[in-house]
Amino acid sequence: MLLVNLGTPDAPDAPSIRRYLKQFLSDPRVIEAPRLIWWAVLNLVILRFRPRKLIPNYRKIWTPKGSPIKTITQQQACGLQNALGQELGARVLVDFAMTYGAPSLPDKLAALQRQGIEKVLVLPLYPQYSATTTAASFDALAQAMAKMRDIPELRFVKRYHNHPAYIASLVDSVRAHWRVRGRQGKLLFSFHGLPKAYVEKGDPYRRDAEETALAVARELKLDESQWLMSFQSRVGTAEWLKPYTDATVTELGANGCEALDVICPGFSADCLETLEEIEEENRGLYEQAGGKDFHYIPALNAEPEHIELLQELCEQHLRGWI
Ligand SMILES: C=CC1=C(C)c2cc3[nH]c(cc4nc(cc5[nH]c(cc1n2)c(C)c5CCC(=O)O)C(CCC(=O)O)=C4C)c(C)c3C=C
Ligand SMILES: [Fe+2]
Repeated sequence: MLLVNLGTPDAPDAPSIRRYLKQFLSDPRVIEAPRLIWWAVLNLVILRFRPRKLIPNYRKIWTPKGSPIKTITQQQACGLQNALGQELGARVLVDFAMTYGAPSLPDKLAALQRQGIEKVLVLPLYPQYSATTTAASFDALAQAMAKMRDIPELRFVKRYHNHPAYIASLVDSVRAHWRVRGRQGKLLFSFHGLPKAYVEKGDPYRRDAEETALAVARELKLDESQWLMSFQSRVGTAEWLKPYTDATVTELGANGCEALDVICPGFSADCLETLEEIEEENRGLYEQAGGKDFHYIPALNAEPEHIELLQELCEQHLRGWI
């Protein structure tokens, strides 16, 4: 079983960030602009300036073991391997790979093959399906297999945005957070954004995100005044899904909402976009606008509840196969 997440630079320095961004932002699933124009913008503008701009952000979140998204994904793989127990664990090897950067899908598929593994269940750790993430990981997988003579048998999980165990673990993480840190006035669900045009052309991501937020709000018995959703991490000048998270927290802070809980259900592991953008940037915007208590509820990460969810997904998708 291969857990797949987005990827991250190898180090918080300009060459590593540049290498990572080049691979990520060259993917036509992520950027749909005409290739030639985009090549020029990417190489002549973005890769010249953005890596340096991102160094301090990555330095802030970097740990002695490396980038959080990578270490957490590794812990999820270890946790799942242990949770599978003796019977299933003896027959299923759990590992992880990244769509961009290391450890790469081609390297991991080759390693699995050397171990004689013939069947691979791929679980992209994106609860909500998007062509920019889920399908991009499928493409990376297909490209890796295009170079293999003897390919494995495959199963691929498309989404789990409304899986009862996923909703339950989000609900429990909110309740656990409330028990320890107290309950704030409102709960904001912030999802990674997408260019609006992608959704208009048929990417079902927004609907997936809405279904997740609604299911969690219902389970928590929140009325409409107690929760809202928004989209973060906009890049470039095109219109992205609205409302934007930065504008939303600013407005809430300015309009007398003094205390806010924020959860990012689309991120299965904490990363730059949660630890830096939400915890630091958006907290700052909220406080500047007049808000006081801003509480970020961590991602499910390698929490036992999350491992249980991964185990359920694994068992469900292995049925009839081994
Ligand atoms: C420019 C287009 C982008 C689209 C479309 C996009 C969709 C998307 N991304 C995630 C998850 C993550 N994105 C992360 C970082 C990140 N994302 C983009 C751009 C797009 N993402 C960029 C340029 C970056 C790098 C940082 C930056 O330049 O601001 C990360 C964090 C990686 C890390 O190192 O910690 C994650 C995770 C989703 C789920 C998604 C669509 C649904
Ligand atoms: Fe992103």
